[in-house]
Amino acid sequence: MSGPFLGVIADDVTGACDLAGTVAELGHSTSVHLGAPHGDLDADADCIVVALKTRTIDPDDAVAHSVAAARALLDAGAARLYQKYCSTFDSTPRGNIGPVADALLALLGRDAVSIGTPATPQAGRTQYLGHLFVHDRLLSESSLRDHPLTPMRDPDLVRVLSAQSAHRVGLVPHAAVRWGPSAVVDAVRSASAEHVLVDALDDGDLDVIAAAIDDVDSPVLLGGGAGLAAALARRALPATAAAPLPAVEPGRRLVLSGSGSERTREQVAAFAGTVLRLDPLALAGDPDALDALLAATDEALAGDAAVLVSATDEPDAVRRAQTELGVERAAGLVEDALARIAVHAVDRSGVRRLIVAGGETSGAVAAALGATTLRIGRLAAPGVPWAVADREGVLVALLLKSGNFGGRDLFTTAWESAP
Ligand SMILES: Nc1ncnc2c1ncn2[C@@H]1O[C@H](COP(=O)(O)OP(=O)(O)O)[C@@H](O)[C@H]1O
Ligand SMILES: O=C(O)[C@@H](O)C(=O)COP(=O)(O)O
Repeated sequence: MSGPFLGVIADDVTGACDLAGTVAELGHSTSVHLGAPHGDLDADADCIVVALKTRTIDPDDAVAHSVAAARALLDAGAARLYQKYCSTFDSTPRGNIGPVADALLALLGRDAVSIGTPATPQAGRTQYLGHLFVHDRLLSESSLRDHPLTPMRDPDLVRVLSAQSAHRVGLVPHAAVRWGPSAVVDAVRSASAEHVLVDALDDGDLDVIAAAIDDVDSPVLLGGGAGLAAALARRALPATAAAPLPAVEPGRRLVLSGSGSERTREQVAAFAGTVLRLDPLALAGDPDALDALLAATDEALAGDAAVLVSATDEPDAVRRAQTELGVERAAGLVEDALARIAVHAVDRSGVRRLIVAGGETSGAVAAALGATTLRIGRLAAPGVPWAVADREGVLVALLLKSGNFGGRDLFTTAWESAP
């Protein structure tokens, strides 16, 4: 194969790792670049992922970063562009899935069409008649209705995307998918829309969609969660063997949690070691609070056991902090504090293995560590691969965990698969 079969623009770093880990597990060499690329990308990989932090920022900025990433991916020879968004379609009322999809479509030409689905059956995400289900609940009845930054209250994705996009949004219903690839191609054509969302209930449906894409006449922008990317990876033959992960020296272990997700709340509750609480209201009210937390983290890390620093809280408590501080300031305080703790822990306390829970949180931590690329390794759980980052010559193992992913005991068991 010449050049990467897939160039991915991911709207957060945990989503990038989710997709990269899933594709790598299928035997493809996969590289992850952090932030909008300035130089050339690694054109040798089968799949190149650019991890942005564009899910909740201003839509114009999200578009600018995403278009820059897409251009770099096309320059690297990517055969197809893939817009990775969350399997729960996390977005604000202003976007950013729609504005970014509109801009990427424009990059591909006047008659381009976007075809996508957030369905990721392995994670319990399915789409039926345009409605997104999280396990056995509609999106709007799942815990995502209370997400701290992107509360999802409408399960009808055609309606959600239409409100974010200047283009028409159409649906390929499950009935067409069940008939096979050529029925999907016909349904895409007759949808007469620039953006087409496709129903999928299982991996077999995703394989049908992946097969159909080859027969669509127009240039195609792909979109979705890790599920459709995995189906594309199953069709592409691995061309380049993945290099083994470099060894990370032994060191201390730290878990940082800024996720507001239900599963992360369970993981925090199940953690058996020392837990240090990070409270945005305390940080806002006391200029010494962060230094005190850094000192407490150092002290707790002095033993050999893993330590957890957590801002994760019940939705009511998060809402109280947001009401008092504003949503952005509350999030910024938590993200900045956890990022500073990460840097301090690596530079001063000998931490070499770090689990970070939450996409926005992971983006802030990865940026503060100054990592530009991630080498993707083994999965600690579906959608959650270990990665290795280089911080000024020091290798650090990172598990950047999507909020709702991983078993309840992940913060205890994940170390077993760490590099
Ligand atoms: N106790 C809290 N109060 C207010 N905001 C919080 C609190 N804990 C976390 N946050 C913010 O909520 C957001 C959670 O998003 P993210 O890290 O993507 O995880 P997830 O998507 O799993 O909830 C982050 O911006 C984080 O800083
Ligand atoms: O597609 C998914 O569900 C994940 O890859 C993802 O993007 C999750 O985002 P966070 O929960 O914000 O980490």
